[in-house]
Parts: sequence; structure tokens; C-alpha cells
Amino acid sequence: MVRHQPSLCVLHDEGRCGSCPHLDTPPGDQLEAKQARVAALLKDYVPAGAWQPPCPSSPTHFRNKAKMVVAGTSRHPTLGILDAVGRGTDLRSCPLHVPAVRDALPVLADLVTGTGIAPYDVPGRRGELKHVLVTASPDEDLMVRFVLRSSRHVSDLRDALPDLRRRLPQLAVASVNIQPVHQAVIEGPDEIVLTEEDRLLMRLRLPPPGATAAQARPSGSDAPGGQARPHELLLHLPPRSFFQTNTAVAQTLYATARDWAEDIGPGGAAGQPPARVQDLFCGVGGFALALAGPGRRVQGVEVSEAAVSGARDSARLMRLDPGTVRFDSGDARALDLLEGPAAEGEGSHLLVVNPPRRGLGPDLARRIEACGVPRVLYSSCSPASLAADLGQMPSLRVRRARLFDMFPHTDHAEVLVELARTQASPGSCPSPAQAPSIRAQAPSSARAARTSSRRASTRSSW
Ligand SMILES: C[S@@+](CC[C@H](N)C(=O)[O-])C[C@H]1O[C@@H](n2cnc3c(N)ncnc32)[C@H](O)[C@@H]1O
Repeated sequence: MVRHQPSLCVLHDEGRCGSCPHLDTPPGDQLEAKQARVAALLKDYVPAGAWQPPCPSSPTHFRNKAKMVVAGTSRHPTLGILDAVGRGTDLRSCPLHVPAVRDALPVLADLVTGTGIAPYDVPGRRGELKHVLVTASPDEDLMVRFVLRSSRHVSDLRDALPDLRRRLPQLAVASVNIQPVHQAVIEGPDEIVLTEEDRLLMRLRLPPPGATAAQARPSGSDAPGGQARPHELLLHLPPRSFFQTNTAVAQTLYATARDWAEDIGPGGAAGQPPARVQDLFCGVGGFALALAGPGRRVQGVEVSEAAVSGARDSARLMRLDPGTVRFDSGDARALDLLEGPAAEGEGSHLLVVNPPRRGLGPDLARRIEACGVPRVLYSSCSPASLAADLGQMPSLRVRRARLFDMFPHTDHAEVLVELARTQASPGSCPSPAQAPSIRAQAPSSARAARTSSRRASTRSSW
């Protein structure tokens, strides 16, 4: 193989880690190839002229999160991945982690040795410590989570906390997750927080409005348009909540969504801003909070109650009006999006969706097609799912699209598209008086039992 750049990772060179299949390709070539692949996959839905310049990532030190399998012995632990026969490969030197994560990993390996907690041996089904999960905020504060097979060693970790804090002064949140089951799922439902803080503050600095359109680099303090103050998003991240892994690219993603929502182009001209935003699969509220604005009604819907509670705290911290910004826990797939024509003077309605990898699925996509919403921002981490979903929404056409290189050195891509309705939807929508903005589905559905407890919190005439 012809190498185009100095080696970034010895584990890759030695074939011991296959996480970065394109590491040997120069970043610019990788991005060009990814853009071409994604454009080809979406060619039936995204006109060539709709693509905006892709948002690149730094090639190294961009991952804010390490999900390390703990293996080996407590005296000589490995933090990383397992090989084909279940032995640990240590990834402490992985060049993708942000410095705060990279620097914490050796300290956490020492803690394993100091406490003597036996790493879980997958082939032998013995031992206790399964994973160490580390997240770093942009301010370099840390959340560290230990995934244990049982609660047997919780007190040992609690006792080790003062020393850990001494060695990692940036430690904000430490917790234990109990995963008793022998399966590939990383975490279980029970979380025991060991620190007073139970959420990590992710302070995102978005480039000012209009700056994303011309931006060729992910956002940061060097964002163009220096006269405007960067727009800060204060996101509270509890354990067991999703967060985009590449903070710098996520900042540009949220800022681009904000600018497209406002219809801000490179010249800064504003079009019709939405009076109302609904963010489905909202997580801790990145899109919803980036799109909040004076007088605009914003609603986030998310299945994880922990994430919803983080989003609500964020809205408070950002001093957003609880009368106009709200977060509800519920199953977005089990909701009817029965949105009638905008009420007199209400202005337009914007739907934001950012589903997990499997996408919206035909059922939710068809309901979005039928509900009459005039504009949708769809952020997808799976262009193949996005293509399938777009096929179910023929009345909604792609106006703008952009690739965000959230996962460099891999084939994975984040894509944001703006969809605008080009014709009346085939289904008729009840008027707002007949239907709440998000209404529970008819109870005859098979999901009724599964979702009934969640409905109370999402049923709303708000
Ligand atoms: C790709 S993440 C996006 C999170 C958020 N938009 C962000 O930018 O961080 C998908 C989110 O969907 C949530 N989720 C998964 N299934 C869901 C469902 N059926 N209803 C509502 N939320 C769901 C997950 O918990 C996760 O937070």
C-alpha cells in the first residue's frame, strides 16, 4: 500500500484495530470520496445543486467519548477493544480521542489496578469490570462511568473517588452502571452516581448566524464573522444519554440547522422564520435549543427520560421561557403528528428529526408526509436510512443538503437535509382545534399498551 501521510496510529498499522479503515487516505481525499458516495446514494432525492460544501473534521483528537472494554487482569488491564478470541487490545494511545479523554485513560487504568477490581473476562464469563466510558466536555470537564457486572464493587469505587479526583481534577461526574447480562449491549438500566454532580455541562460555542454557510472548517473560536458573539448552547448531559461524538462538527451541525431554520444564507438574508419548532428524537436538546428564539414555540420529544431532564435543565440554564420551550418524554414513533394548517398569525411550522441509525421507518415517514408540515430538517447518521425515508415522503423535496464528517476515517456520515413541501399532502389534517400538536395514536394500535404510560407526558394541547 502507498502511504500518503505519516502514520497516525501504530495499532492501525499493525492491523490490531480496524476502527479507521481509511486512516491511510489523506483527509481531503477521504471527504471528497465520502461526499461522492453519499451524493450517489441520495441522487434520486438530492439534486446536485442542493449540496453545500461538506463540513470537515479534524483528523485527530475529535472524539469526545471513549467507550473502552476493560480486559486483561487488574494488575495489567487493557482499555480498548476485544480481539476475535476475546482478548483485550489496549487503545489508550488512540489518536482520535480529545486530549482530556486521552490523558484520563492511564489514570483510570491505574484505578483498576489500585482497586483490584477484576476485568470481566468475556470468554470465561468471570470478573466484574466490563467497560469504562469517558466523556469530555469542551471545557475539558469529565464524566467517567464504570460498567460493572454487579454492585459488589460500588463501595470500592466510591472509596477510590478522592484519589481519582486528586489525579483528575476535571472530574465532574462519576457513576457506576450495572450491566448484569452477558451480551453485547454496553450498559444496563441501573446507574449509581458517585459524585454530587450528576450531569456534565457541554458548553457548545456555535458560530454566529450566517457564518456556517461559508464555513469550510468545523466551528470553534476561529469562526468567521467575528463581530457577533458566538451563540452558546449549554447542554446538560446526564449519564445514559446520547451525545454527538464529535463536538466541533456537532457545533457546526446545530448552527447550520439554526441558519437553515431561519433561512439565513451566505448574504445573511433572512427568509420566513418558523413560529413553531418540533424536534423529534431530541436527546438532550441540541437542535431544539439551537433553534429556540424569542416568541417561538419549541418542543422536543425524546424517549430517554434522563435526556429530557437534562434538556429541561439546559433550557432553564439558558433562561429560555418555559412557556415557549418545553421537552416531553415519549416515543416519537408512536405519535401522530397531526398538525393542521398554521393558525391565523402563527406563522410556519418546522419539524426537526434526528433519529437513530435505523431512521424514521416507513410508518413515521408516511405520517410526516401526510401531516402537512411545510418544512422538515432531517439530520441522519445513516444516509441509506435517509434515502429509504425520503422515498416515503414524495411531497417533501430536498432544498439544501450538507455532509458533516462526524466520523472521519470511516464510511459513516452525518447528513443534514432541508425538506420543503412542494404540493399539498395526500392526507387531510384535522384543524388544531380538533387535534393537539402531538397526539397519541388510536388505542387500537398494537403499540398502545407499550406506550400508554408515556402518552400522558406527550399528550398536549400546547
Ligand atoms: C441520533 S440521537 C439524536 C439526539 C439529538 N438530536 C442530538 O443531536 O444529540 C437519537 C435520539 O433518539 C432517541 N430515541 C430513540 N428512539 C426513540 C423513540 N422511539 N422516540 C423518541 N426518541 C427516541 C435516543 O434516545 C437518542 O437520544
